[in-house]
Amino acid sequence: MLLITTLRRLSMANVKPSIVFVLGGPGSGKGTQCAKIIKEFGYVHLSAGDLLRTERDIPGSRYGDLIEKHIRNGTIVPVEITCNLLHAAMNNSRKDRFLIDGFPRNQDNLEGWNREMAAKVNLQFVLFFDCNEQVCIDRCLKRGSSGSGRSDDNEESLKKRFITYFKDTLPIVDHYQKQNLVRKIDANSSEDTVFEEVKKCFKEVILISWEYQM
Ligand SMILES: Nc1ncnc2c1ncn2[C@@H]1O[C@H](COP(=O)(O)OP(=O)(O)O)[C@@H](O)[C@H]1O
Ligand SMILES: Nc1ccn([C@@H]2O[C@H](COP(=O)(O)OP(=O)(O)O)[C@@H](O)[C@H]2O)c(=O)n1
Repeated sequence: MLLITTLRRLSMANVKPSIVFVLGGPGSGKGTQCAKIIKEFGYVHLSAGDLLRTERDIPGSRYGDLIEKHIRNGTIVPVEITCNLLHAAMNNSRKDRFLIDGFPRNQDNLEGWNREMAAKVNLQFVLFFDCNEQVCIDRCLKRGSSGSGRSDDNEESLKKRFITYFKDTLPIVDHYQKQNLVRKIDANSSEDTVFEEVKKCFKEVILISWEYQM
């Protein structure tokens, strides 16, 4: 038993964790679809936004005020903070497949990840939810008015979040597009219709990785 456990640990130590980045506008359905993906495909969902909100809410956190300021302004928290939270969450998990939702969201995120993490993981692909701005805004306002408790689901913060999305996040999607790593999904339709497209995409990638290993 001890030998089997040791061998398993050793073999796992040699395998780089697989990563899928999940990007898309605010309210495009990243979190909703990630919840479905983990049930069907067994990834661990790490939402950069959720990790930042959790850190913000820790009493006495040295980054709490800074994080809240960025969230309200729809701007992006310095990568050192976000990357450390992601790294710690990955280390705390026994799994080796992660959906990283809402990251990398700007050039600073991308450079920090490339410096600290990129060589330690296998980036499978970037799942990109393409959704009309007004559809996204309506979804976030509905989420805000039904008690999400999020300080940024209001019209003023949403305007700023979209400025950041167009100016800072779409260039990151383009960056990965040039490496042919982006799988674009039309995210305007119902949750189930979107998930049908998402499933096709994961099945295709899993099939390719099996063929690659054989
Ligand atoms: N395809 C969809 N159609 C309608 N509403 C959706 C859809 N996907 C998500 N929603 C709703 O829109 C809001 C934002 O979704 P969420 O998954 O949190 O987006 P994101 O993580 O991209 O901000 C949530 O209230 C969610 O229930
Ligand atoms: N990589 C990230 C992700 C989120 N965030 C912050 O967290 C906020 C909410 O991000 P989120 O991914 O939870 O939600 P959406 O804006 O995608 O709906 C962003 O507007 C940023 O202020 C960040 O600073 N860096």
